[in-house]
Amino acid sequence: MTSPLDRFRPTATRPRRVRDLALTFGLETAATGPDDVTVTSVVSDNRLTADGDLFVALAGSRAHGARFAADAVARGARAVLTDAEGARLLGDALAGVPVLVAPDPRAVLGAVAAWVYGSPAERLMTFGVTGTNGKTTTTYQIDHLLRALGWKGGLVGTVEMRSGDRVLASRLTTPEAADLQALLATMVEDEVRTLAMEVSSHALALHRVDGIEFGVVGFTNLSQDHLDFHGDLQAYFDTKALLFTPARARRGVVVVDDAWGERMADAARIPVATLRTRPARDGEADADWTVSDVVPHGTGSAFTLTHADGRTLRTSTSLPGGFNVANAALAAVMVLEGGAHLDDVREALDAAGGLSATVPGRMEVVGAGGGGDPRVVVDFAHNTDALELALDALRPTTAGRLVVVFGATGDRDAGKRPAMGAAAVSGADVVVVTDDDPHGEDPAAIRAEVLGGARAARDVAAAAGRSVEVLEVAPRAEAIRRAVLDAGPDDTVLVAGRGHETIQEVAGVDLELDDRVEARRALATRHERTTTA
Ligand SMILES: CC(=O)N[C@H]1[C@@H](OP(=O)(O)OP(=O)(O)OC[C@H]2O[C@@H](n3ccc(=O)[nH]c3=O)[C@H](O)[C@@H]2O)O[C@H](CO)[C@@H](O)[C@@H]1O[C@H](C)C(=O)N[C@@H](C)C(=O)N[C@H](CCC(=O)O)C(=O)O
Ligand SMILES: Nc1ncnc2c1ncn2[C@@H]1O[C@H](COP(=O)(O)OP(=O)(O)OP(=O)(O)O)[C@@H](O)[C@H]1O
Repeated sequence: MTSPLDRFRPTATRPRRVRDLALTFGLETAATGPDDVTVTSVVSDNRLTADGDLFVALAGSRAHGARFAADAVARGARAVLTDAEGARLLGDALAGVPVLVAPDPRAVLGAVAAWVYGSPAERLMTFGVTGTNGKTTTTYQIDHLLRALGWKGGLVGTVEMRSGDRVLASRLTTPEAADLQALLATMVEDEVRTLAMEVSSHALALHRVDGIEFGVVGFTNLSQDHLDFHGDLQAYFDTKALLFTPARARRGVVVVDDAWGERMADAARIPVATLRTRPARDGEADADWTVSDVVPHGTGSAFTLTHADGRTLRTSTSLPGGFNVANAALAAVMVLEGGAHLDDVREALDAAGGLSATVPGRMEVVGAGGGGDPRVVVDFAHNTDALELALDALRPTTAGRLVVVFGATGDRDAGKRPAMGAAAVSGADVVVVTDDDPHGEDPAAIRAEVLGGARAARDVAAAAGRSVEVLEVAPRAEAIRRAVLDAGPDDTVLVAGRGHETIQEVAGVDLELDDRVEARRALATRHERTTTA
């Protein structure tokens, strides 16, 4: 996630007295300024600071925000909120600028920012989606449906932040609280009425969504990811479960296709509707909403959504794969549970061609195949489960070989690397192991770990009579090129892991790399070769 540092800012906010802020939140004062100092906005990064800001200096793993406070003040910050360590670092360096102190400023930042901006979330119909996979896709489908219903929508997630038609690329899936509240205030100014947003587990652990009580929250699924941050799966689950508490949401929808979903429905401390998108197994309790009659429809699937009370909705999604039926169904149920009328939803979806949002880098068809070309699909699958599912989704419509190009990310969750290699072998016929975002790690060492898992699985497959080719090609652009050039006309090439991302971080250096651009370039080279042959 390496987009430029930027954020939305509302143009007009009411000045808030720093003295009232201290009183409202019980903050101590380490340095006083003039009595009438006011702030109009909140920021937690000096590089984003502008006139009238409250600069919140947070302790981080790489630096203490207090180190940047003098620069923030030079850029117009009127007051600083920090912790005791920050106040110590500041000393009396910021003459005349009030410095407020909280034991854990992150824990009050969301509420403080919401207070400064006049609680903008309360003026929006809010939908929050969490889970390991499917957050982005589901969020886009919710936004698509809300727009089809005639609402002016806002969207926040991994790919972009949107206030009506204004768009900024995202750096994080869920922005820091100060930036998020500023974005919500901008949405209110822009007369946006609804918000569909992704809520990552990091966001819940790091208080980024404090200050928002969602109207409806949704849970997609849970599988191994981000264990470098959370430690183990149970802790990861417990963090996600925080979203299903009265402080954060009024009601929820939980997909109960996996055991973690069942647990989430049990753990939720708000009213939840359950949704099962696959046939029930023996002994499973009935879900409130179920999906049935799934059939191929265009590039995706048509399906029927039925409530236990008998209400039904037949609709479709244009995105391939069973998991996209789950994402689309979750989106529709969240909007219905949010109070939309079934007939209105049916009419809106019929007019909009179903849940047919285009989601950048999610099962995005870069080349449809035909005319001697392979089909080329770019997807964001960057963990074991997602990789398996993406390959499964493409297998039924692949007449020839299924080729996958992927790598594992550096600096995080090394445990998943061999498993991803094995998953690729179980789902594809040709596995091209390359680099993802190595960050600070040695790319060759990451590839070796992925290849270890892939080669072991290949040998097991070979013993069972199934032949899978495993290749190592780097850098990534070359791997995409080779895969596309070597593929047959009936093959599908899945380029997995980076989706919409356009910057690859190698040894701390940002390189431009967009899988979709590389794939199109390789297809063009194929055409040139055919023409000149
Ligand atoms: C673990 C984590 O999420 N860390 C985030 C956290 O870092 P940190 O607390 O260590 O902060 P730091 O970089 O030491 O900086 C301390 C403070 O100084 C400020 N600062 C720092 C540098 C500077 O020049 N000026 C400045 O003011 C920072 O804004 C921060 O307030 O605060 C930083 C500032 O906002 C984030 O950039 C950083 O995200 C890191 C880079 C990150 O990669 N986070 C990922 C893992 C993440 O949050 N991912 C989730 C989920 C994605 C998914 O589901 O796949 C997401 O929501 O994006
Ligand atoms: N419901 C689902 N179940 C399992 N896998 C899914 C599901 N939806 C999408 N995927 C896979 O996961 C990848 C990421 O999808 P998406 O971006 O929608 O999820 P996400 O939760 O936003 O992920 P991230 O937070 O990492 O951005 C997709 O490219 C697809 O391969």
